[in-house]
Amino acid sequence: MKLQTLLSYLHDFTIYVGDNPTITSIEMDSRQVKQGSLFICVRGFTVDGHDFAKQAVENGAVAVIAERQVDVNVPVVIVRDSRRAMAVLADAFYGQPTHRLHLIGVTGTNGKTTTTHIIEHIFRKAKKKTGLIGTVHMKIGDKTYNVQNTTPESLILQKTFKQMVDENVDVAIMEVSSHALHMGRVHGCDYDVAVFTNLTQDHLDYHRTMDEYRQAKGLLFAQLGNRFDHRRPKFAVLNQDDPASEQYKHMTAATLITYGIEKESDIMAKRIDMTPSGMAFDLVTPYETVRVKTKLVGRFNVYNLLAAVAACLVSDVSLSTIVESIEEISGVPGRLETVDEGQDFAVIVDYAHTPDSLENVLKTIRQFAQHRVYVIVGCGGDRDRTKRPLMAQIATQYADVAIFTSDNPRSERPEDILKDMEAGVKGAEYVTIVDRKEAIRYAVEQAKEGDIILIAGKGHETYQIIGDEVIEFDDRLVARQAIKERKARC
Ligand SMILES: CC(=O)N[C@H]1[C@@H](OP(=O)(O)OP(=O)(O)OC[C@H]2O[C@@H](n3ccc(=O)[nH]c3=O)[C@H](O)[C@@H]2O)O[C@H](CO)[C@@H](O)[C@@H]1O[C@H](C)C(=O)N[C@@H](C)C(=O)N[C@H](CCC(=O)O)C(=O)O
Ligand SMILES: Nc1ncnc2c1ncn2[C@@H]1O[C@H](COP(=O)(O)OP(=O)(O)OP(=O)(O)O)[C@@H](O)[C@H]1O
Ligand SMILES: N[C@H](CCC[C@H](N)C(=O)O)C(=O)O
Ligand SMILES: [Mg+2]
Repeated sequence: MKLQTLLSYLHDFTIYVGDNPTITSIEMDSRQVKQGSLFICVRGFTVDGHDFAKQAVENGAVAVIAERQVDVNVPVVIVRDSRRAMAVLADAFYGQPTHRLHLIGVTGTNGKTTTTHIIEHIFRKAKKKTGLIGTVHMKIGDKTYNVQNTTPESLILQKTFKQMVDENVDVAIMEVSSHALHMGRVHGCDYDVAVFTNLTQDHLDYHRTMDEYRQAKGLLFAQLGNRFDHRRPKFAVLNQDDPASEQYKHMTAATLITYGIEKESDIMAKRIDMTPSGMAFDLVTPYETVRVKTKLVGRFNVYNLLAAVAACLVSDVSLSTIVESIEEISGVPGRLETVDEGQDFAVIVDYAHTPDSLENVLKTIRQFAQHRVYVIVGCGGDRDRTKRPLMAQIATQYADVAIFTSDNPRSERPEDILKDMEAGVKGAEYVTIVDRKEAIRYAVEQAKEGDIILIAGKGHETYQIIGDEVIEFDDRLVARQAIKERKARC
């Protein structure tokens, strides 16, 4: 595509004088630049992309988008906001792929990954080809790809959507993080259905206040479009039991569909029965009420299922297909995933890394626990500090034995993070073991028949970030190994 053609999509830039090169790719990382690339200088959180313009040109960039003049001998196009321009250019360069996909976005503090995976399962059952973008991986059909972010930058996103279109994907389902909404990573994504799970505390390092955080999530609903097109109706799926939904209702012109357990909603769950191995409930829909069974457990998973049901119903999937799919779904990696080496106590790995999710998951476990509950929990470094004391307090409140340890300390001292956690404990007992492997081993050694060990916070993650280092670490493998070692000794 010619640079001038690409720029015709951008309406806010300083006209440059110079060549009109052919653009073969768009890059925001000078290290990825090839001959013919357009390089976009982005001011990051650690470094400033403008400082890499020269390197990009040396690597073959034929034009540069920047917020200020940079000293290079190729055309430089000055824009007010590089990230904004990047979203517009990526959408144009890849042929506006979201116009050709049924696109479902899921936002909320907890439950995005679980809900998107359920929706994917339902559409597959409906024989649609699916694409999935989120925390665990990106997936096109059966092929999976690694990810760095839950919701990637617009460049990666649009490229992925293009690949989905080329591979005849019918439905793309994605998690939309508040960071992505706030940074405009999803500008230009033409959503058909936007889903809200819930809003509780997280990410106050980035959003500063709960009001700002709530506002950021609301952008998904505000950006659903403000026109009525009967060939492509837009739907906002809202959790009626969460107070933030009231605000989101006013932010969108899309058709509203509500779900809930407590307040009267379009889609509801009633008469919920829960056992350690699954649940059953009456699924109430505007069409009919059916009793459904699922292998998922926990009241929070009823919400995730209802959100998924609503998103699929408005996407014209039949209720019978939805119900069949729900009965099959066996769980999402790292979410209430059990580690079973034939031991006589239970080990559960879960991604709870917020106060609300930790409370939910511990309450669920408590419902079924016959004996002692152990929790191993830490808090991520370079992330919301104010959630640390809350998570520690919740751990001691709901578990019999709370073991505080490291999550991903990143650039922080693990001991400092643990101090922040310990400050939240009011008089209860706890054990602190900085090394996560040792903490898991400790619990496995202590556990007696019938006890339950919850290893919280890292779920599917296969690494631990300590300083600048990313080391291999998988709670499931570490627990498995510890159980084997204990068995070998007995
Ligand atoms: C805080 C944040 O969001 N950071 C994101 C950001 O990194 P950054 O700002 O540090 O980038 P940087 O290193 O300063 O680089 C700035 C620019 O210079 C360029 N550069 C840099 C070096 C070089 O040699 N050449 C070069 O061109 C970079 O490519 C970039 O364009 O841009 C990166 C590339 O897109 C992201 O991967 C990175 O996400 C990091 C990994 C992250 O942890 N983000 C978290 C906070 C996040 O976004 N989380 C949400 C999920 C939250 C949830 O699930 O609840 C998410 O959606 O992932
Ligand atoms: N609807 C829900 N409400 C509250 N807690 C939930 C809900 N669904 C899942 N959880 C808990 O939150 C944890 C994270 O769930 P999930 O990965 O689905 O959320 P997420 O929104 O994708 O999180 P992230 O923002 O980190 O990607 C789960 O391991 C579980 O403990
Ligand atoms: N998407 C979340 C994941 C947190 C997972 C937890 N293990 C941690 O590292 O804090 C974040 O980046 O804040
Ligand atoms: Mg997620």
